[in-house]
Amino acid sequence: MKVLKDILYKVSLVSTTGDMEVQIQDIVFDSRKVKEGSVFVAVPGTQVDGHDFIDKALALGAKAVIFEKLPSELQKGITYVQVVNSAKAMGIMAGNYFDNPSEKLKVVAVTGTNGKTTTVTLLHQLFMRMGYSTGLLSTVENKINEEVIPATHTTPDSVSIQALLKQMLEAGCTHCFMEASSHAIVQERIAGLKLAGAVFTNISHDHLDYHLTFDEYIKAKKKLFDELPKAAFALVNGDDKRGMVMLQNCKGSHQTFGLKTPAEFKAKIISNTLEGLELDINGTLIWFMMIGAFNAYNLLGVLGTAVLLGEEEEEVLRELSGIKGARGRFDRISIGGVTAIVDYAHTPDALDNVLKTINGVRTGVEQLITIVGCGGNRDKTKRPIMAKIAVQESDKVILTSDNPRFEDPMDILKDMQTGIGVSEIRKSLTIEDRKEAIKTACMLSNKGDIILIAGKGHEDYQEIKGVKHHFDDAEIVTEYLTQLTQS
Ligand SMILES: CC(=O)N[C@H]1[C@@H](OP(=O)(O)OP(=O)(O)OC[C@H]2O[C@@H](n3ccc(=O)[nH]c3=O)[C@H](O)[C@@H]2O)O[C@H](CO)[C@@H](O)[C@@H]1O[C@H](C)C(=O)N[C@@H](C)C(=O)N[C@H](CCC(=O)O)C(=O)O
Ligand SMILES: Nc1ncnc2c1ncn2[C@@H]1O[C@H](COP(=O)(O)OP(=O)(O)OP(=O)(O)O)[C@@H](O)[C@H]1O
Ligand SMILES: N[C@H](CCC[C@H](N)C(=O)O)C(=O)O
Ligand SMILES: [Mg+2]
Repeated sequence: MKVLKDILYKVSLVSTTGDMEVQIQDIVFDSRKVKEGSVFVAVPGTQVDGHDFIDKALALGAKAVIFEKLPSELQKGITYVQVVNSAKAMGIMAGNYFDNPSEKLKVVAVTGTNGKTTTVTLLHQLFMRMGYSTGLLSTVENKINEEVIPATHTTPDSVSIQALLKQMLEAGCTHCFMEASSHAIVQERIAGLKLAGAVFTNISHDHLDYHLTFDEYIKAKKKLFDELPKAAFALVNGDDKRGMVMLQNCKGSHQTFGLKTPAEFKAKIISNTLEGLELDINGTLIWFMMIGAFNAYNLLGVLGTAVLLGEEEEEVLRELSGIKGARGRFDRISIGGVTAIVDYAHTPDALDNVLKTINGVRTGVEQLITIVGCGGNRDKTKRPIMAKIAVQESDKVILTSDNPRFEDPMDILKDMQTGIGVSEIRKSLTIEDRKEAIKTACMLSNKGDIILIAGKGHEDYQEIKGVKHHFDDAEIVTEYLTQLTQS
């Protein structure tokens, strides 16, 4: 329990009415979760406006309300606090409520279209191996040391972030590595966090449904760097033309990594096979278990972060060499001579990278069969582009359903089909049922062939009309390939 006035420390206030000494039980932004003694924060959303639920929150026992637009009627005995930006105010309040754990931890936020989960997972594993108690906030899972706390978002809401950081601190953690999605940056989920550093992996086509233009998407990522304190480091991919844009108004120390342009952290790829990567880093040859040139970038981001946090480069490279990365990223399953690769590529750039990696190491005699779909209620413009990349880079493509959410899967598939030219149409099949699509790919495959199952990676569900049904690409392909070897 905390006094309202204390949790409002550092929040930009417009006006206040009522008792600022009122005791607060918790901070809630969903009226349905309000309890006696909560402070309700009214946040304008994409679907509805939290201001419309102030009465509901008060009926359930909220003692104070934080808002941007003054309600038409004020109730007696309630404290009303008007702020400029309620989402931002909530982040700062959550920090104060949980005694600002980020001031006592080294928190590093990683942003970029692709590679966030891979980077933070490698960092978590690396720091654990180097003997630190470490926290992780990622798409796949949140972790306090090795304890797993299921993740619902890539970046949780601000109250959950601060609560998790507090638990990390109580468990003795010294570091936390977290993903900062563009949605989270815009929605101020990371407001109130003191960051030791921020990392930019890359930016390419995604989420235009939410940000509307590519410029707005870039601006969202840049906001993380614009708001970084002077003492923090900003580490960006110098080979991505938007890397320098991130640094334009950044007060933190400017650092870059890259394979092509001069950078503080640089490497040369010596070999790139399905077994791993061999890199030349400052004249030392090191072997990594990560596959694909794009992972050389992720490894450099990790190396740079660790060194900027004060670790010895030599020890970092030694430990990093033995780490596998995140679940569902280039996971290889070999049964009966067929290799299936389960990968979370759900953007055009990621799909292109993964397919080019496979094409770069295959002999060309075998078939490459790609199974791919696109999520519903997400950026529609990436659908034809992903289908086009898939047919260009594969021998056969099966278009199938991903997470249709509230859309008709056939509508999504029709959008994808528009990206396939007449000359390539013979290479593609459309099978809406993802299980059937995987089964068909297995039946079409011969010894030596490669099946790429893209888009869902670690996900163990398929989301249809608000319900998550158990679905695991790796589990299904294993089942069918095993059946085929036994028949
Ligand atoms: C589009 C989006 O990002 N939406 C997020 C946003 O919700 P919203 O703005 O749509 O909220 P809303 O439903 O309009 O409601 C507005 C406000 O009214 C409140 N409300 C609503 C109803 C009610 O009865 N009472 C009430 O008080 C809500 O709690 C909310 O505060 O804020 C919510 C609380 O933090 C998030 O849970 C929600 O994530 C939704 C579920 C989601 O699917 N988000 C995805 C797109 C997302 O965030 N993805 C990124 C990763 C993307 C990537 O890089 O790949 C992530 O970080 O996970
Ligand atoms: N540095 C990179 N550049 C381009 N593609 C990458 C990179 N790292 C990973 N990928 C590809 O992108 C996919 C997603 O990787 P990862 O989960 O690390 O990204 P993410 O940024 O966390 O994604 P999300 O936005 O869903 O959280 C991988 O499965 C791989 O296909
Ligand atoms: N974080 C991403 C995940 C996409 C994964 C893909 N399987 C899909 O459902 O579109 C998003 O919410 O857009
Ligand atoms: Mg992620």
